[in-house]
Amino acid sequence: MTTSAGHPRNPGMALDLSLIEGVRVNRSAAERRAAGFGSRRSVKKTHQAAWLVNAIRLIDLTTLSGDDTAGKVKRLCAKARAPLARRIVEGLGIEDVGLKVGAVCVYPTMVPHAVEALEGSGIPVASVATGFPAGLMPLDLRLKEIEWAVAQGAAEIDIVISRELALKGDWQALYDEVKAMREACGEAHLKAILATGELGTLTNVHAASMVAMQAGADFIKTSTGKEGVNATLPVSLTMVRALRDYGEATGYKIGFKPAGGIKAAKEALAWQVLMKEELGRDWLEPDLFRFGASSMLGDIERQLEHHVTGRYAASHRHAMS
Ligand SMILES: O=C[C@H](O)COP(=O)(O)O
Repeated sequence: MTTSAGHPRNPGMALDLSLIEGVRVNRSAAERRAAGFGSRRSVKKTHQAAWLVNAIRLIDLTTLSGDDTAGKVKRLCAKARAPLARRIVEGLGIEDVGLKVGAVCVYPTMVPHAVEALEGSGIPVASVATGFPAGLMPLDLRLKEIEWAVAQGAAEIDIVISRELALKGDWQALYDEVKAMREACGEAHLKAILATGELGTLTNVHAASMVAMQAGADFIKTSTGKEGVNATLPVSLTMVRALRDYGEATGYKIGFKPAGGIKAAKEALAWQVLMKEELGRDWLEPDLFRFGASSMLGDIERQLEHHVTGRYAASHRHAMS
């Protein structure tokens, strides 16, 4: 079994605590290194538009609100198929590219609406599941929720880990849960949300990342978007290093998804620089990298319009901004 770009899918492995114990992550060192990604001029001005267009391909365009409706999801899906206004596409000269987002991410009951609205587009539907966002629900119900979302047509499942197990350092129990979730996913890809803002230390973030990958996660994802602190660059650096350690130990390439609170086009650039520098160009493709974001596309569209016309349009001209 392979990913869309032909990388073999992570089968997981037996829990190996030697890849976890003894690893200590120093927060101030991670913060110092992460500070460079947002500030350095790694992306030349002339290349910025190309990087922003690439960021669009990497977005899991998301709506996860209590007031989601079929109509709102359908509008989001229309945006997923045609993420930029026609005048901007023409201005950039990318009419032939068939630009679309990486996926549309919704709550389980919204999956059928998204599947219908995206038919024929090749855009996968991702569903959150397992009692998102807190995950405080009996395991059998969490597994059933995965199965239900897959049966509705979700091709990707964003699960949440039990924070309690990570906080207690009960890695065996966490491994067993995520492995059962991966089995419930079947062919659908599993993204494991660590909710890093609730894990206390970066050492815990590294350990939880490693356990999720050993249990067979296809992606590791920072946050639900509902924690007090969501995606940050130091946390991402820690997860990306775990991902590299796992790759070195097993040969498998795992995807990474920062999510929650990522709103600005310049953040899209910072994260892409981090991925390229830490892991290489393969992680600038949608099968190994996604941004979980509900509102970043609006700012990217604004910046690209400025690139094309030299002017900023009023934000109300950009749907979903
Ligand atoms: O998984 C995606 C997040 O829920 C999106 O968070 P956001 O609304 O802060 O962009």
